[in-house]
Amino acid sequence: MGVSGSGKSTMGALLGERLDLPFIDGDDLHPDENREKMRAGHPLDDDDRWPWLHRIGELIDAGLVEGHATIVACSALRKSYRDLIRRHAPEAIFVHLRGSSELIADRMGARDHEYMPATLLGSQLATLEPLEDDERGVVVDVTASPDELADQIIAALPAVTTP
Ligand SMILES: Nc1ncnc2c1ncn2[C@@H]1O[C@H](COP(=O)(O)OP(=O)(O)OP(=O)(O)O)[C@@H](O)[C@H]1O
Ligand SMILES: O=C(O)[C@H](O)[C@@H](O)[C@H](O)[C@H](O)CO
Repeated sequence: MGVSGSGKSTMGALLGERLDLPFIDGDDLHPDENREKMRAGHPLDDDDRWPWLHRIGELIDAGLVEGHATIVACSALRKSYRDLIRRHAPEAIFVHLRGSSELIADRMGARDHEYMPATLLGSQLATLEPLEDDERGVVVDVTASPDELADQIIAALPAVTTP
């Protein structure tokens, strides 16, 4: 989880490799209307996001039925969005990729994205609700390199998964 540009796609792919688990990028699951809205510079609202979050939950469910966890890149900005995902997967662990707005804006400015403009970072940050104490999760600071972050996240997982 985390705002646009925080490194979800980068870290999701890397964690998938490191943990030998399938990786699903939520970016790829947005319907065309959502992509066009963001491309035009408008933030999504809750009604745009619910069907997308349901789809993500269904894919996590499908993996659990097959007997495996799935790594998912999904902004999951509000607690209510994470609640919806937890309705599908109560043991979901959220890894919040946290960084300053300056650092993330720099990274967004330096990359090409199919539809997400850097101008939407402000609304992403305004929408973000950090993990609360009762949410199973890990918070990392994205100033570290992807490999260092993967080490930190994997090291933190046993503490999060142990009841
Ligand atoms: N830990 C890191 N250190 C340095 N650069 C990083 C790190 N993580 C990601 N990046 C770079 O920052 C940019 C944004 O990363 P990425 O696209 O993975 O973010 P994202 O959260 O998936 O964004 P979006 O939600 O908009 O798709 C990319 O150019 C990526 O290579
Ligand atoms: O919930 C949202 O506002 C969206 O998921 C965005 O976060 C983008 O999809 C993503 O960050 C860009 O790829």
